[in-house]
Amino acid sequence: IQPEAPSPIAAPLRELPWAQLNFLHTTDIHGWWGGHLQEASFSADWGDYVSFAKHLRDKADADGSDLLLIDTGDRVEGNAIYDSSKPRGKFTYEIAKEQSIDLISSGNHELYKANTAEGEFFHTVPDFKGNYLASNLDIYNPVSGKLEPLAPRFKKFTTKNQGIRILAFGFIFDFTGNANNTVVQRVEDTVKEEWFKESLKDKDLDLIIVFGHVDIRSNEYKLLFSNIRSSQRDTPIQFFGGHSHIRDYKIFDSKSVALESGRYMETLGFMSIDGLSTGGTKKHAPVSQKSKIAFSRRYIDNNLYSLRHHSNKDEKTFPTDHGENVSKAIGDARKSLGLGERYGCAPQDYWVSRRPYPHRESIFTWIENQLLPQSIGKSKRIKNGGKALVITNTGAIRFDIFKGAFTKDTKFLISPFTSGIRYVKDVPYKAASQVLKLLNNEGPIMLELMENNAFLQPPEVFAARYRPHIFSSPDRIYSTPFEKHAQAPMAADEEPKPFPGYTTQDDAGEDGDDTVHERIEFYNVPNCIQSTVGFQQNDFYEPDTVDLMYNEFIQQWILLALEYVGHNYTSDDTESFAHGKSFTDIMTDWVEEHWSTKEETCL
Ligand SMILES: O=c1ccn([C@@H]2O[C@H](COP(=O)(O)O)[C@@H](O)[C@H]2O)c(=O)[nH]1
Repeated sequence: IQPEAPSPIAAPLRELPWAQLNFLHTTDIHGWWGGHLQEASFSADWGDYVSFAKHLRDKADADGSDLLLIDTGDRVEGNAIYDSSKPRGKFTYEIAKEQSIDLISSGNHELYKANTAEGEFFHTVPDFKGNYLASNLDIYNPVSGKLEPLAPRFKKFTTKNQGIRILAFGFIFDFTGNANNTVVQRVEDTVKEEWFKESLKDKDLDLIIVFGHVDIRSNEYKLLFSNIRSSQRDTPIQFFGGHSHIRDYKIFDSKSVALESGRYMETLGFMSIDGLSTGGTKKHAPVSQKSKIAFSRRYIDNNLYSLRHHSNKDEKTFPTDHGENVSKAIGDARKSLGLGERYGCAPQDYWVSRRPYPHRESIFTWIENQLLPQSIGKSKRIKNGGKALVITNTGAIRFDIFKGAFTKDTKFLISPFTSGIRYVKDVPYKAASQVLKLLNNEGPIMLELMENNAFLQPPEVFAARYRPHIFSSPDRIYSTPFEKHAQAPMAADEEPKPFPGYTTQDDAGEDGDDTVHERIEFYNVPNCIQSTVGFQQNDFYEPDTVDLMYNEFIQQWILLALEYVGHNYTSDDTESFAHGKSFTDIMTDWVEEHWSTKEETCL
């Protein structure tokens, strides 16, 4: 645990359903190696995970069962420890490789920028040699220039204790936003490849694992399931997914299920299978002689109260030397990056999806009404009487702002990306004013986004397209008051009481979370929001033209929307605002100017 992390809080827990074959699954870590330093529920760090996994491995060795660790990508971008280091990712690879991961793959964030993909090639792939799989991902070798698989396409192996013979594939969804040094092959094309069909002819298998950076309810996994099932009629198939940042579990058929394990080191997904055949040479008799296959899942809140409980350890016996060294390395990296540097004090909480939009506690309402108008309003063009519409995608904002200190750490949690703001000058207002609607409503742009597997909302919100039940209905506003500090320490004789946190509903019911929590509200947000800048309250007439400004990440969609309303602009018609200053820096400058750093407002 990091020295500044909040202490774990006692809570009612559900046990881990330990079985013949067990898994720990992480996904979408996005650089949160240090855990959450403002939330007790998720305050354990990567070093604690190293200790936890060691205890569970020992347990498996002691009772003759097996444990496998899986990570399904998006390890990078989203936390100062990755994004504020120079070069970006300087500490990430060294920290990640301290955990012994049995199956690992790439996410889309490893591929947005050419040098991040090269980081995989030069670091993560060799660090996890033999365990990194890339079933549908190629890279132009940075040394030879030749296109080649980033890592092996598949792998067959036998588990250590039970002798379970496993065939594993590591996929990424049909991502189209990658830099041009990688090639993602669509899943529908990959399943037609000879190597894939050939691998499925193997009759000496006890289990197939499909893991990857893929929403477990996506068409890609549907297709993989039907394809594999048609040649392996009876073999159990275990899927692990990611990308949508949520906890979820899907049942495909009586012998096939899928687990998705959240985001940002909040969740350690636990999965277990009983009743598998064991065709390999096994060192131990099967733990349980169940003839029927049985799957179980648990989503572990990543904090020391949970981790100590599930590993049957206490404060003294839980940390291993290895784990403590990893925690120290994370702490040293954080210190060297100066992440405690304070830019200001947030006067209140601002939420991504715990409040509806618009709302005075919505982070998007703050950006729309204060941050963008006040920052862009200072520009010469606006001061000289110009007007602008400024559009940004909600997915660019990654996390909530908590009342109190806004530090260098906070900056990158909220907005880790490097994109700046660009604009098209003097766009007819009639056209410019239709762009937001086109980006947000069902229609041609939405269809294009879908076809390109691109999205502009936060992934958790986008996940609702397959799971509408995750949204709170508007009339639930504040029916469960959220109090961040409601987790009062217990008296010695008291039973732990539930406090707000994950309350997951999945295909197996409502008992998946290891910690019994009260529900937190979750609201929809649009693809994009828009600020109007330079308009006066008493403006009577519409302007003829405005500057159409936008986060450069969404340029292709802005230009497409303009084309749809009859105005063809190309990227040559666009200019960068403030010499390409990133949105992240624009936000930080605003915070420095408007939110006092005085100690008393930071309590
Ligand atoms: O440079 C970027 C990269 C991505 N986004 C937005 O992030 C989400 C996707 O996040 P995942 O973690 O891959 O699920 C999506 O809304 C992108 O539009 C961005 O704004 N800038």
